[in-house]
Order: sequence, then C-alpha cells, then structure tokens
Amino acid sequence: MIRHHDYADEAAQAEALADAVAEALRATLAGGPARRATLAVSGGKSPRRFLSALSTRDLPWQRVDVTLVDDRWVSADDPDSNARLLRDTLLRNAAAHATVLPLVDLASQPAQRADALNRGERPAQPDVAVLGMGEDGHTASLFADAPEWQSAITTSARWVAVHPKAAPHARISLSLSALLAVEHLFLQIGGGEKRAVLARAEQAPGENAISKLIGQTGRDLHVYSFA
Ligand SMILES: O=C1O[C@H](COP(=O)(O)O)[C@@H](O)[C@H](O)[C@H]1O
Repeated sequence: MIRHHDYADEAAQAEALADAVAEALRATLAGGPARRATLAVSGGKSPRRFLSALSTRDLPWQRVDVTLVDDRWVSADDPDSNARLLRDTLLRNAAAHATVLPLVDLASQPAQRADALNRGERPAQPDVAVLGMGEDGHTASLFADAPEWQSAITTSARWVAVHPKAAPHARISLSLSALLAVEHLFLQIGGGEKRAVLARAEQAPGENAISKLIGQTGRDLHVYSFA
C-alpha cells in the first residue's frame, strides 16, 4: 500500500521524513536493550537535507548501524560517492555515535564484493530503508538497462553488482527482494517529473524498479514528496 505524505517544499519534507525515520528506528530498538537497528539510506542529490536533519534526532545512535541501499564504485572521497554524502551529512551531531558499514571496497570488484557481503553477517537486512528514485524509475541502483537487471529483480540474494549502461559507475545495490523485505520502507522524491514517474508506476506495471517494487510489495511504502 502506498502512503503519500506531501509537503510544500524540500525543507518541510526533510524535517518530516527525519521525524518518521527516527520513529521507525525507535520502534525497532524497542525490541529490547540488546536490539540493534540497521538503517539503509540512499545517495544522489535528493537526501542531503533530510540526512542532515536526521543527524540531530535524539536516538540511542550507538545501537544503530548505518549503511547505504546502494553505492557507486568510486573512492569514498569522490564527489559521486554515496558514502561520502553519508559522512558529510548524517554522521554528525547525535548520529556521530552510529556505526557505519560501507559497501565499496576498491581492492575488490563489485561482484566479488556483493558475494562477500552476502556471505557476511553485516550489514544485516535493513530494518529501515529510505529510497530515492531517478527519473528513469530506478531505485537503489536497480537499473533496467543493466545486464544484471533480471537477476537483480529475481534473486533472493541481498546484495547485487550492477553495471548501468546510461548512468555512470559500476554499482553495488540491495536487490529487489531485499527491498521488499524491509519492515519500514520510505521513498523520498521531489519535483513534478519524479511525481509523474511514480504516478505512472502506481497506475500500471512497468519495466523499471519502482514499478516492480510497487507491484510486489505487501507492506506500506511511505512516499515523502514535494512539488
Ligand atoms: O544513482 C543514484 O540515484 C538515485 C536518485 O538520485 P537523485 O540524485 O536523483 O536523488 C539515488 O536514490 C541512488 O542512491 C543513487 O545511487
């Protein structure tokens, strides 16, 4: 079920989404004093303001593991790195106490790294994830033009390597099945074009990741948007 939360502007969206994600983390951590929570967030341009707002929320951040739903195969200092965005925005203020679990290891190759993450225990399956979406309907790094597309949307493995044709950089990404298994799932979008892409995906099944996610989810997907 899609739950729409619409805001007048990006600032209002960012604050409201930060409140909702903090609440989802609190609900997860209420499972007991030994319970940890795994939060996976997106990169790209959209989440900067939201991540900065989330960094100030009052939470037992020392019990939170933070990772990404996807990253680009670049160094952690590259301007295109989603890990760099995380470091520059979320991992400050109260959230500086969180544990960060990076995805990219340039000593390896994306497919090898995905295999290693799939064999390891951490990052665990996210309890809370905040997705973004491109105007081509990709979410995380599930690109329909990538040679790995069919396997990324059908595999039961959690992490997949992706080589998009049109977008820059090889990627590592959560698979569709991993996104479908997230208990508290949010989507952050802004602008008329992205709203139109989402509306089309809600109306009819299509060959992109957001459409597949909406078509198959059995849980609530909370969409935070502004015009
Ligand atoms: O490549 C990516 O794109 C999407 C959307 O990014 P945006 O710049 O349009 O906000 C993002 O959600 C994903 O994490 C990123 O790697």
